[in-house]
Amino acid sequence: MADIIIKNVYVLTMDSYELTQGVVVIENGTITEVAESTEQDADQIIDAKGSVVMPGFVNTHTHAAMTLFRGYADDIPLDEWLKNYIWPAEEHLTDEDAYIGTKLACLEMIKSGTTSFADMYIHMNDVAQAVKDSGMRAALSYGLIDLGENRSADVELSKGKQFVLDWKGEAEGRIITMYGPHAPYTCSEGFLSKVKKEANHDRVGIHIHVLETESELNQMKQQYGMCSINLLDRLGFLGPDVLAAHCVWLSDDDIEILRGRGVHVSHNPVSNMKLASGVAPVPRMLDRGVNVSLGTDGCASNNNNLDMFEEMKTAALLHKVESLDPTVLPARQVLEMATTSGARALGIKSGVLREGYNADVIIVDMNKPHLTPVYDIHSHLVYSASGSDVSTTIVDGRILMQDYEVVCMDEQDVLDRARTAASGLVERAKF
Ligand SMILES: C[C@H]1O[C@@H](n2cnc3c(O)ncnc32)[C@H](O)[C@@H]1O
Ligand SMILES: [Zn+2]
Repeated sequence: MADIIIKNVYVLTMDSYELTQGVVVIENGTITEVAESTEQDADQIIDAKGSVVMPGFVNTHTHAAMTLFRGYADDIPLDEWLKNYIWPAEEHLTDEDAYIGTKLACLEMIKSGTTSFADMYIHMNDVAQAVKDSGMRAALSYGLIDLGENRSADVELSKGKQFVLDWKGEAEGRIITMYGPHAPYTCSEGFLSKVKKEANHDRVGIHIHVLETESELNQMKQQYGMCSINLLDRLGFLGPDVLAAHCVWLSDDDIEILRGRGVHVSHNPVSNMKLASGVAPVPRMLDRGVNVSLGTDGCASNNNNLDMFEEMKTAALLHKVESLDPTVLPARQVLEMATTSGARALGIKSGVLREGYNADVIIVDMNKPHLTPVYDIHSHLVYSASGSDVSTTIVDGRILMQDYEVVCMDEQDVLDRARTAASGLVERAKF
């Protein structure tokens, strides 16, 4: 007896371009059958007539608890945004704030079809607890900084390590841990080398911001006589264990280094546009064979949300207008970035509907005016759909939302607690 059968549904496996009518069978957190029909029975049958079942989205770069800063400091360049607004406000964040901010993020992600995410933040025990409680899958890292913050490198590193070891494989394996050195401009070269050594030792990955702005590029050139990619490569830092967020200010040589080292890149187009950081050379990276996935960044540097549909649409449109070429980043390729490439970046067996893979699955309700008629499902998912079209979200074989009803947490309670946390934050931080 299976746990769940999703039937009467159009299946987009992401293994092929085809959309076929069929069933998806789930047992013990795993997809056990994807077929036209099944002989099996299940504890729960989901009749998803007229809908599409597909892999859930993998958001490969965010700072989930920043939901509490949604709309707090908009329309400001990154340096000023971080130094004058975000970092001072984060000083006032409590453990409870981080918990409820992350819970709010999980709620938002579950409702808009994201099943896994990569997070780098502070108060990580509370972030991890919120992930555990929500039922989502996540790759979590404590954001390490050793410069300009009066925090000692050793204390920082031991906090990062403690988190890596305490939470590795927790929540029935839904939590992956990583080291999270914030960026080459906030971490010294000696510190970056130590982090790499610990990550190798603990057999975990590394999540880092790289070349997000021109100001980082200039600072690196001034300080080291080379860009961040060259510096990281000289340190032996780059490899397939590295998830590099942004990578906007890359030269062709940098792209070749990323490809050669097997680094995974998280493209965050909305954040890059909102903070006016620039346009990452995504088509060139993809052409050279770099694995490029998609992330929202924290929702305060996004369109103030965590909706991966918006991220897909923005990526597709941005690179067309940038290159003046409408054939660049076609819908199917963008969907792959948001699903299979993201799963590859996090090293998880998700991102496709395939036997033996994690049952991280969403159902998109196509019975909507803006999704009618359908000629090409990829086109609709990228250009027409939005997070509010997701009716059902399943992670690790557990239903977190069914028929638009969130069943893994008390939605109203999360909203109320988030509002209370934000009021307390405003009181303490005086913003
Ligand atoms: C983990 C720290 O990273 C900070 N942060 C959030 N968004 C960005 C960004 O786009 N670039 C660099 N740093 C960022 C966050 O506030 C935490 O302090
Ligand atoms: Zn970020």
